[in-house]
Amino acid sequence: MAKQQFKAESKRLLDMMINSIYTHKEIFLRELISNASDAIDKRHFRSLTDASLVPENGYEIRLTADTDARTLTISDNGIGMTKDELENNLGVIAQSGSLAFKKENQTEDTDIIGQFGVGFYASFMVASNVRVISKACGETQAYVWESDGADGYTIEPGEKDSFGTDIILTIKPNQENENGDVEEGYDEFLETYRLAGLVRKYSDYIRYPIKMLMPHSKEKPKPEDAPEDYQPEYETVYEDETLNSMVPLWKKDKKDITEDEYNEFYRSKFMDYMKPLRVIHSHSEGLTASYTSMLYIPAQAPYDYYSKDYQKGLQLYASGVLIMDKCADLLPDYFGFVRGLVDSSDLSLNISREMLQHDRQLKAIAISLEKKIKSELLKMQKDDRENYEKFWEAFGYTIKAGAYANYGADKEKLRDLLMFYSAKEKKMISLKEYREAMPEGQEEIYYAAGTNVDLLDKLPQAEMVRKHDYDILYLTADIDEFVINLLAEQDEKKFRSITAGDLNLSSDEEKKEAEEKSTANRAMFDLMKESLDGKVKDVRVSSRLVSDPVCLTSEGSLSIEMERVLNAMPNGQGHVNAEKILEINASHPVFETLCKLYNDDQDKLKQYTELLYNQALLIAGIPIADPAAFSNAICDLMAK
Ligand SMILES: Nc1ncnc2c1ncn2[C@@H]1O[C@H](COP(=O)(O)OP(=O)(O)OP(=O)(O)O)[C@@H](O)[C@H]1O
Repeated sequence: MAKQQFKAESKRLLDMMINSIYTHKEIFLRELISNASDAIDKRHFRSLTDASLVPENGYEIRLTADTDARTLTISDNGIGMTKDELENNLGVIAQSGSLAFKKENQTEDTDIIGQFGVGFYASFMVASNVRVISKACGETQAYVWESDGADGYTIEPGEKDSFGTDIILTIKPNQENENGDVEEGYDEFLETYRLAGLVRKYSDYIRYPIKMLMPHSKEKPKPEDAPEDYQPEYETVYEDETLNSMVPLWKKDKKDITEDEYNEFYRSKFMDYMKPLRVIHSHSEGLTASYTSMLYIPAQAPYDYYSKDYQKGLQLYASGVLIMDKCADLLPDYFGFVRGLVDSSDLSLNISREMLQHDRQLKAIAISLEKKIKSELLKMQKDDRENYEKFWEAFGYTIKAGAYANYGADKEKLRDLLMFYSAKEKKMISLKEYREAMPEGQEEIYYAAGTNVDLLDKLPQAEMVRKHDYDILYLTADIDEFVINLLAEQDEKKFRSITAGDLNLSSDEEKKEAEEKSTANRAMFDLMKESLDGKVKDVRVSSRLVSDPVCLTSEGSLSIEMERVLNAMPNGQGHVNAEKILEINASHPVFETLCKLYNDDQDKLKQYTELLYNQALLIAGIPIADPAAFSNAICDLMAK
């Protein structure tokens, strides 16, 4: 049986095309300029074997907007189209002359963009009528293709002086609702500044000049007989301007790019007035896609960085044409602060060029970018500490959040980038640095968590650690202790909070003495515990206090600081309680007083216990439940 060809209702097909492929109608310009660039590429390719085809005044793409006639013309002096080509390329949807050209000529040398044979029809998103006047290279007769979209097209002989193509779009009128508000605006596509902006956005790196007459306001020359109170007069002058920068900076050789050029590009492209801390510019030949990337580490977080509005992502270019402004899949969340772009001519794009067809390519690129970013950050941490500290100040939280997210799935990737404040060095250090500086005999990595360094510096528990000349990491961000707990150890040494559990820093004798004293005074401690009414798990003699009278420590997996952080969360899961221990320094005179009161005045002992507990809370940086009562109790004591 003879095979039948599918028939398509071309009107419907065109309508579908126009309305469902693209999300932004402004991309019609990108598509037409890409076609013009392809056409010039083809002419250039042919001119290599036929010198007569080299245009006298060079190649160019020109935009002309006529607001009165409501037309926008995109002209090129490229290869042009014969009558047949107009018929085949513009009359058959999904026929790509460009793809055929690439296949026929098997050339790697061109950057031909077209492949699907649909881009041209994007014109109908903004135009009610499209006229294409084209004269193919080497031909004497020009032809005019014209269509209003749905009702088909006509082709007739026409007039054109030089080889190339003019695409004349009659821009649709603005669509208004009953109230006269603009619902669909089209006028903008006749405004020179808007058009120039679109060129810069999507087609900045098309390698031929895209020109347009741009209006400029100029002061008129002052007349000789100008009166004294002469006010300068202005007129609008049109000057020819090239709108695109043509050579993508990232395609230049690294050694030919100055620091200023990198920085200027960053500032203008990513709207940051501070110069970046680092530029990572590289070219990669991958199995799935070769690409060039130019990444920047900003010096400061954008104002919305820590809000839901911030969108991470890199610009994605295919052969110099912008495909996506913020391709989120190229960056993991924890490197979401990185700005920059990726350019590849190997990407398999989907038909609208708004997405890639295979995210396999994207994944491969993302993995290699992540490695690059990490290794560059580590380099910075090692060789350029000042800038790394700035980076850490701006984005350290993101890295810590990344290490904590998903139950620590990425913690090992990020471990070496982490920095915490060192009590000894009085600056931020990495975990590796702490570990390497550990003196012989130190068995654990000490840390203290709290709201600020000054407070932590004064923690009674720190004195014992300092006495041994051991460093302490001060964890001052809410997330810090959670991250440290997930990491659990660094090069086989466990993390140990100086306010939790047994620090193992006192000698066996000291420990024994503390235990004995605790046992001997068990009844007193039980009474104290009871009077605190469940607020502490135990009261005991401390083996970690040196000169201070009292402190709070914790047992179990939840520390006092974690309790504070979790309970302060707006969507916290109810109230959590750390298992607190009130530790008393038996060498402090207050201990004797307590023992005395236990025998003489147990009510007073209970009052003092409450006072000591509140003091311990204050030292730990935790607000007390009833500050007025606390203050009154102290005043009562003072008055006695
Ligand atoms: N300005 C032009 N000069 C010469 N030929 C052109 C021009 N514009 C379009 N063409 C021809 O028309 C064909 C169809 O264009 P169209 O934009 O629809 O698709 P494409 O560029 O091939 O592919 P894509 O949909 O990927 O953009 C092109 O392949 C090209 O052969």
